[in-house]
Amino acid sequence: MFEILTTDQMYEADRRTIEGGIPGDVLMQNAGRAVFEEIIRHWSPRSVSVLCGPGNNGGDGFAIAKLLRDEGWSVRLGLMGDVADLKGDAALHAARWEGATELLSPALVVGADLVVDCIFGAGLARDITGDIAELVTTINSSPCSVVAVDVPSGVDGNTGMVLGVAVKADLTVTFCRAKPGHYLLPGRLMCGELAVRDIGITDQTVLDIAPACWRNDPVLWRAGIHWPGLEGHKYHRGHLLAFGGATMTGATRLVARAARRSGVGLLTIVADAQALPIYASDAPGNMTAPMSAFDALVNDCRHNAFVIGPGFGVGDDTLALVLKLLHLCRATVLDADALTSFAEDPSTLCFAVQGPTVLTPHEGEFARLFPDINGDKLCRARAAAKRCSATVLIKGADTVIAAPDGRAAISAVDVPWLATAGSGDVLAGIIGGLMAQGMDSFDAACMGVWLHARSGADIGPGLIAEDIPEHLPAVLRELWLASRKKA
Ligand SMILES: NC(=O)C1=CN([C@@H]2O[C@H](COP(=O)(O)OP(=O)(O)OC[C@H]3O[C@@H](n4cnc5c(N)ncnc54)[C@H](OP(=O)(O)O)[C@@H]3O)[C@@H](O)[C@H]2O)[C@@H](O)CC1
Ligand SMILES: Nc1ncnc2c1ncn2[C@@H]1O[C@H](COP(=O)(O)OP(=O)(O)O)[C@@H](O)[C@H]1O
Ligand SMILES: [K+]
Repeated sequence: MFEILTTDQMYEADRRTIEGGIPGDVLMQNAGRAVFEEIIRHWSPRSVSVLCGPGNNGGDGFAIAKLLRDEGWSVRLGLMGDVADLKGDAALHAARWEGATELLSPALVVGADLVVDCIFGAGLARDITGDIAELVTTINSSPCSVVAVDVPSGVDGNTGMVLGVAVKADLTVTFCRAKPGHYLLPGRLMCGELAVRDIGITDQTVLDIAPACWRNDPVLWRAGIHWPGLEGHKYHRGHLLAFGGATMTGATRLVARAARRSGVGLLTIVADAQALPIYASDAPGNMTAPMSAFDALVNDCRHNAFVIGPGFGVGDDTLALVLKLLHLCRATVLDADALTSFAEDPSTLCFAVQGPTVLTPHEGEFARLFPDINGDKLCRARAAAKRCSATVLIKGADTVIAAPDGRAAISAVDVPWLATAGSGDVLAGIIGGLMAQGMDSFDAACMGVWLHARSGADIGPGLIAEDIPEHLPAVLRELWLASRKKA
């Protein structure tokens, strides 16, 4: 259930299922039942208003209203437009509804304890305006609880963008698989709790559609983890070079700590000679080397991965160093200053990428590097990944990771605690550590985001960046034990 389908892919899954013998009205009935079950699981009987739009989202509403009324709930139903204008499965379910059909209006919201939002779903085609916009505003300012069916009306299922206004739900029930808009901001904020319910579309039907986007889950990348073997030694676990700034030394110390906790065999911090004592005294397991030894260091192929950017300083020297590193075609993570140094000349960066590379911009860094790439976060990450032939990870509450071939994952763990200085440096270190151990760039970026988020969720309020590396062993142990159970 971790694939994410676009609205078109969902329509296609629907079409194939109907072609395979399950009639559309049965799918709609199943959808109605799924929402009904979620409602009675969450709330005791109370007065409900079901608000129906002119399409199949509205059709779901008729099915839900009937199930609730049959269960003895007090149900009012409002419809946008005329019942005679409903078509297909929606018309069929409307005909089965024996209660009154009122005109959709704010009066249905005032006095209801629970509102079921079936105004627009996957078919939302333009901004919500006029009377319906007013109705949405009334819903959002009312004290009632709100269940959204498929997506909160006004949220674009593909992008998570709000078209005009959007319903703010306490619970969203969607069918078969989630859509990008359930996880991308601001849509994610409008959904409340998300329930993804089966309505009879098979897993095989979903696979046949070849989804290219997933919720970031270990199922995606756990086969690519390089757990150490009994016969292994430290060089089998990679040797990461972390490039440290001369003054902002905290950032690369966090990178180093996180990389080592992620399992890298050896780690050397490379920095200007005057900063080395700080790095050397930080942790006994860190090795250090002066920047003057750069050529000798990179001539040693055992130094198989690089992290550069956090606290490194922006400028031409950084740009030149990054180009030298990219030329070596080894596993490379570029973060922070390593990205911003290319703000004036981003195409040079894109042309230089040849080996396994991960770019980890936050939104500000992304906008500096790719000012011409617009749209939602998923499409921007994909466009940048394709342009640079690198894995691109755009950070934030809805972190998106995209590979150049179009695969993408969205982080679905809510961890506001991660919004603290240095937490991005830790992420860069984890990803670098995983790549040094031989993990593919897209997998390493996804796993890094997952480890980071899970650690953040476990630590919770009070989290500081230094806590995250220290929590990695607990989260890694969980993955390791799960891998042994599978074997
Ligand atoms: N796929 C599945 O597996 C299953 C899907 N199911 C359900 O079907 C839903 C999709 O149904 P759908 O395609 O009929 O679209 P829906 O969201 O009802 O809206 C279309 C109507 O809204 C109108 N309209 C649009 N925007 C507007 C605006 N801003 N302002 C005003 N009007 C606007 C639009 O008008 P038009 O653009 O044509 O002028 C059209 O009349 C899906 O979300 C799920 O709930 C389930 O039954 C089970 C199986
Ligand atoms: N609201 C949020 N919810 C979850 N994660 C967040 C949120 N805000 C920021 N983060 C995460 O925190 C980290 C911050 O990284 P970054 O902005 O580079 O900070 P720094 O440079 O201080 O390390 C990123 O991994 C980002 O995804
Ligand atoms: K809806």
